[in-house]
Amino acid sequence: MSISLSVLSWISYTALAGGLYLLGLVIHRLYLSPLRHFPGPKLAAATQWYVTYYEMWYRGGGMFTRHIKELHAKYGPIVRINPWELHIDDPEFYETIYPPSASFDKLSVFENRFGIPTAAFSTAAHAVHKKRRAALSLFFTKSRIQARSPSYSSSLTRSLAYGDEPSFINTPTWQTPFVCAMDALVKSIHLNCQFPFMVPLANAIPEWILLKTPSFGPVVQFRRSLDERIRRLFDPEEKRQAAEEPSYKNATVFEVLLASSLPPEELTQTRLQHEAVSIVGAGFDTTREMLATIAYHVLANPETYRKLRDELHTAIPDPSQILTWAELQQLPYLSAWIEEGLRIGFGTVQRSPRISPTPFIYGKYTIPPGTPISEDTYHMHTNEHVFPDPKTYRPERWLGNLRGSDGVKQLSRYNVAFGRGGRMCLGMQLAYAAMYMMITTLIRRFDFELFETTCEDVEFYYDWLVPHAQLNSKGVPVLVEMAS
Ligand code: HEM
Repeated sequence: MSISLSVLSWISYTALAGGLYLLGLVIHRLYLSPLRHFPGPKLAAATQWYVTYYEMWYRGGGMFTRHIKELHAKYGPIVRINPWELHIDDPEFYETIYPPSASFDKLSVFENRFGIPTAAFSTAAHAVHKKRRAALSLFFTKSRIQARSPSYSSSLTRSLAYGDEPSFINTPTWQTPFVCAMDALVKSIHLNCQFPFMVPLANAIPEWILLKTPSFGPVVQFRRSLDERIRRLFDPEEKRQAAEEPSYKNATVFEVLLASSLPPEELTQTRLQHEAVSIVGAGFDTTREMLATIAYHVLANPETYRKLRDELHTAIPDPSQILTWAELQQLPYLSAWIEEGLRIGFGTVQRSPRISPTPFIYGKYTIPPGTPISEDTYHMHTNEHVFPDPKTYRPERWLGNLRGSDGVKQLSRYNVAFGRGGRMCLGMQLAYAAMYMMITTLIRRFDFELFETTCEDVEFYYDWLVPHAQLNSKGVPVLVEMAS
């Protein structure tokens, strides 16, 4: 009797202590935190579960970015979106948060979004990111990308990264293990961010069990294939052959990294694997979704489609002789068409907070050093003052030397699909090259007509870093025939 009583009292005291701690925490966040004066819902200021609800449960999750827009409509251009973080909706402030060179960190809870914490893309600490990015950027020089022209295709990123060619087109429904792995990775990002212990927990589960699960199986398979390739790179004979290679023009990302000045602890099997997954992941879903969005909007606007076909038919009389990427960039309507596609397709929509070691001043507010602060592409590209009627696909916005809402900056400064600053997309030139070459080749060689597709099949609904349409979207089915 006395034992069960003391157990009961112990449980009561623990519950009481826990309750008091939580109460103290909430009081601190609401009334004592340096962010207490910033506008926003009290619930968001009190608990991170506010974000978790929108990212994990509300309408199936991935809804927080769209919810932030509602918060701005209610509270103004600066909002406290959780106990620690601020979000801004002001196009003129974007380059202050994402300046060309500044020692800003990224958010450390985002490091495990894709389970690849040591990739440059994931690295939170500025100093570490800087050296990892410098090594990686050798892989993305414009000359290397142009040297691979004209073989731009959806598989280019992967072949550049690993030196092999996957055969998406020969696979029914195009669902190769690689595509399944990428889909599984993007769908796990909110779980990994909201519950950062999930990745180490999953890593602790034996691989033979993970392989049997629909979510982790394709990812494990994909990583195994990478590991095999990396293991071969450490083979003394392969190393010797790589050293004899006169230039790194055709080298994969692994060889480029191994030839860089990074110290040995940065060139481990795990680091190489993380870097490779990040490059393929960063380049695959973004470009795929972007091309689908552009395709829909063009075909849904017959007048736009006709103008583009006219321009391409005049510039390329023989469809078997597609121009080079450099030549295509001179075509004004095609270029405007791609810029508008990048604007309306966003590229990525999830916020990517920066943490400054010094305070920011925004209007009457002083943002304390160390506060994560962000402004995302979704808010930038749908700003009515910069892009009137933002839901309408209108390439003409980009024709002529147009200015932004301040009347000074070029309109292109507000197109932030590739981000800005010291962590801007490293694959931007590659993505542009792929878009120019693929769109031109398809439109010049074939005629397309939408088949039972509506705007909802491409419109941003879920934020899985990259914008995704509703789950019942069929993609963009089209009827195709050879160009007349
Ligand atoms: C339309 C296509 C693409 C879009 C819209 C896009 C967009 C972005 C954005 C917004 C970032 C910055 C993320 C952040 O601040 O957290 C980024 C980073 C990055 N992207 Fe892309 N990307 C595209 C294609 C590619 C391709 C094709 C590759 C490579 C094959 C690539 C490789 C990278 C890498 C390595 C980073 C990390 C850079 C760093 O952290 O220093 N991206 N991308």
